[in-house]
Amino acid sequence: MPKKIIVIGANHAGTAALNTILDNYKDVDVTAFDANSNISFLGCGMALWIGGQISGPDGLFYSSKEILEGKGAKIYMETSVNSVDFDNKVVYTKDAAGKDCEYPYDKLILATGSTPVGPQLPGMSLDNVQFVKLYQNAAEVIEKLGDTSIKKVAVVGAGYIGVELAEAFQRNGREVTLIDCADTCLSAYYDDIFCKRMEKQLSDHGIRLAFGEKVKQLEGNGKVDKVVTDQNTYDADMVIFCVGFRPNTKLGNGQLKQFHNNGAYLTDLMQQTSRPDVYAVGDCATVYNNAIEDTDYIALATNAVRSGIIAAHNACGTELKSPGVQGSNGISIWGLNMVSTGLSLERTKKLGFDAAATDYEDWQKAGFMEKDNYKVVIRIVYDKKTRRILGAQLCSDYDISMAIHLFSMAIQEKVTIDKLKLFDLFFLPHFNQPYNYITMAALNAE
Ligand SMILES: Cc1cc2nc3c(=O)[nH]c(=O)nc-3n(C[C@H](O)[C@H](O)[C@H](O)COP(=O)(O)OP(=O)(O)OC[C@H]3O[C@@H](n4cnc5c(N)ncnc54)[C@H](O)[C@@H]3O)c2cc1C
Ligand SMILES: NC(=O)c1ccc[n+]([C@@H]2O[C@H](COP(=O)([O-])OP(=O)(O)OC[C@H]3O[C@@H](n4cnc5c(N)ncnc54)[C@H](O)[C@@H]3O)[C@@H](O)[C@H]2O)c1
Repeated sequence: MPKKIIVIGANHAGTAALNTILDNYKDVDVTAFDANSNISFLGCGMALWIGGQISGPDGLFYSSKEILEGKGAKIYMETSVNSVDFDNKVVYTKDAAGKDCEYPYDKLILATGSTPVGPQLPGMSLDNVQFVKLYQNAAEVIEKLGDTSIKKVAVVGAGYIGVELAEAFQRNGREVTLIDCADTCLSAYYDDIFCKRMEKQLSDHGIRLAFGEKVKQLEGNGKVDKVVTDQNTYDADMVIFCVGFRPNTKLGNGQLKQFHNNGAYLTDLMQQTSRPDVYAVGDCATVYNNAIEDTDYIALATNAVRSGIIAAHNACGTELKSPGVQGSNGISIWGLNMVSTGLSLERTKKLGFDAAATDYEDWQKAGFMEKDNYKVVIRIVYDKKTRRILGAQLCSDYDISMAIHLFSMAIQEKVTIDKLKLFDLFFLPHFNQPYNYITMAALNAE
């Protein structure tokens, strides 16, 4: 059992590691440092808060320095780790008062997360150009929205954060333009038939869509007032950038092996980095993606929590391997629910798979169920040769979210599309149909 474990970063991944150590292992001296002043802010609540769907941010935190210290950890907030001596196993910190300290460790867990990507464009330093990641970012945007002269908001990036925020600002009474260099929204997660449904949902609710346009510069006099793209100019009193995350790897650059795509710490199934006593978890680390059967980078709170648990057990001497991930995800915009896992057909093409898709559309419940019955669209993506299921997407006004877990497990366990054809799915008219759309999509696969 290691004597001293240090965790750097105490948000979702770090907190999961800390809780796992504190709940399962006695007599471990565990210390965490976080540069921020709060722990465990659920960024997913930011859009709900801006859009007035929840009354405030209080419920968006599930841990704190006090809770973790109550369980026996030492937590240093507003304390940055500036460097790590990996050979001599020492971390060097600076606290809010500027005091430098050093702490030795036996095992180190890096949970330093990610930072929003900030394109280098003219005008980025104008007022009301915002990034959204921390609680403080959300609080600042909400405070600024108290200024009623902010009427028009441009959201750049129509991925998960951008689409959720477009809804939120529109609910907040603002005119919203949603800009993406891709030809549609959510293109990293869904195929075009699904993206088009989300596009319609957004434009039906008054969002102006500017897809296939590259932002060239921002204009304004002190405050931003225009977004200039390669095709148009849009008035905007606030501009939000959400064009993806970049892993925070300053501490290990050149010291630990890194992913060729974006520099995330390369980890094995035990979340161990290229140094034996150093683990990396959450948004700063790679995951093993079962759909591509290879290393990948997928920044999600769910991966942060699972990888934190895995690293903590391994650091404490209990071997635990990750089963890998599928990147399962979901979104709900004005009641249009979409979920996906694994690969879209479009992504299989880019990756060189010889894949096919089987689609089906039907009512959720038996036809005679006259109330609360909704259409569902499903697509299952599979490898034509091996028949292995590679991905799935579902879309409905009904809450179909639980169905995606079946496909996540199918990808993890390398289930073929043929095995799904006669898979036992129950029927009750209150819930579904005897000819279930999952069965029907599988049966229709070529
Ligand atoms: C608006 C928004 C909505 C989201 N919605 C969802 C969702 O619905 N579902 C989902 O699965 N994911 C969602 N995510 C993604 C999810 O929030 C991230 O994947 C998650 O935060 C990753 O957790 P983490 O602990 O690895 O990293 P982070 O949250 O980035 O935390 C890293 C921590 O490390 C600290 N740190 C960094 N460097 C140092 C240092 N040198 N010294 C000390 N401390 C340091 C930072 O202060 C920070 O607290 C959303 C993200 C955003 C921004
Ligand atoms: N519901 C959820 O699960 C959820 C919600 C929010 C965030 N997240 C996760 O948080 C992470 C960050 O989210 P995100 O929305 O920032 O990233 P994202 O990868 O989901 O979307 C980024 C979008 O920005 C676009 N883009 C990239 N560069 C651009 C540029 N220069 N100009 C215009 N558009 C550009 C891309 O085409 C893409 O559509 C992701 O990993 C995401 O999965 C998940």
